Amino acid sequence: MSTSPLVIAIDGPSGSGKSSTSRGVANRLGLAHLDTGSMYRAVACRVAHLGIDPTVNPRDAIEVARACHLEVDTSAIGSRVVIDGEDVTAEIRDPQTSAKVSAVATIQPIRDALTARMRQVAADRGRIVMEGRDITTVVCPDAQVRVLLVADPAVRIARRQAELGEKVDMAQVIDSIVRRDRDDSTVSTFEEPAEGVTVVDSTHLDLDQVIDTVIDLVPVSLR
Ligand SMILES: Nc1ncnc2c1ncn2[C@@H]1O[C@H](COP(=O)(O)OP(=O)(O)O)[C@@H](O)[C@H]1O
Ligand SMILES: Nc1ccn([C@H]2C[C@H](O)[C@@H](COP(=O)(O)OP(=O)(O)O)O2)c(=O)n1
Repeated sequence: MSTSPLVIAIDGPSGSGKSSTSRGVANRLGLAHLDTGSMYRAVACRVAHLGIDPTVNPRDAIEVARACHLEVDTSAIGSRVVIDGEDVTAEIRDPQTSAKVSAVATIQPIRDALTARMRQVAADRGRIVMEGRDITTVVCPDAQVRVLLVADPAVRIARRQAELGEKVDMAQVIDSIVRRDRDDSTVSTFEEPAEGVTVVDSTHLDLDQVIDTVIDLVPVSLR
C-alpha cells in the first residue's frame, strides 16, 4: 500500500451517495475520511443551542464557527462529532438540523473558518477521502482525485426517504433535497463539474459499483 499523500475529493448534491461512497472508498483503501457536511451541521446545532438566529445575527454565528472546539471522527467507520464538549452525533442528522444548516453554510466567513479547519485535517491525515460541496473547487482543488457524484433528484429523494423510515414527513424530505440544494448552490458549484472533475452518476449504479468506479480513478501508484 502506498504512503504517498492522497486526497480524494467527492462533491455532490444531497442524497447522491457521498457519505456511503466516501466511507466505502476510505475503508477499501485504508484512508481517513472527513464528512465536511458534519462540520456545518455541528455549527448549526451549536448556534441553535446558543439561541442565535444566523439570519438575524450572522456575526454571532460567525464567532461560533471561528471560536468553537470541534472534534470530528476521521476514521472510515466512525462518525462521532463533538462541538464545545457536546456530543451532537445524532442531532446533526435530525431533519430539523437539515432544515437549518444552509442558513449557516451560506455565510461566507463561516465557510472560510471551516475551510481552514478542513485543510488542516487533510494536512494532518495525509491520505484521506473528503466529501462535501466545494472540496473539488475550493477546499482541495489540487486533490489527486476529484469527483462530482450526481443522481437524479427523484432517486435521491427516494433514497433519503428509505433511509429515514416510514414515519418521515415527505414534504420535509423534499425540502431537505430540493430547497437545500437550491440554497447551497448559491455559495458552492456542485451542480456542474469544474475543469478536471470526473462526473460519476449513481442513478443506475449500486453502492459497490460506485465505490469501484471511484477507486478506478485512483492512480495505481497511489493506492
Ligand atoms: N449507489 C447507491 N444505490 C442505492 N442507494 C444508495 C447508493 N448510494 C447511497 N445510497 C443510499 O442513499 C442514502 C443517501 O446516501 P448518502 O451517502 O447519505 O448521501 P449523501 O452523503 O450524498 O447525502 C443512504 O441511505 C445510502 O445508503
Ligand atoms: N463542503 C461543504 C459541505 C456541506 N455543506 C453544507 C451543505 C449542506 O446543506 C450541509 C450539510 O451537508 P451534508 O453533506 O451533511 O448534507 P447531505 O448529507 O448531502 O444531505 O452543509 C457545504 O456548504 N459545503
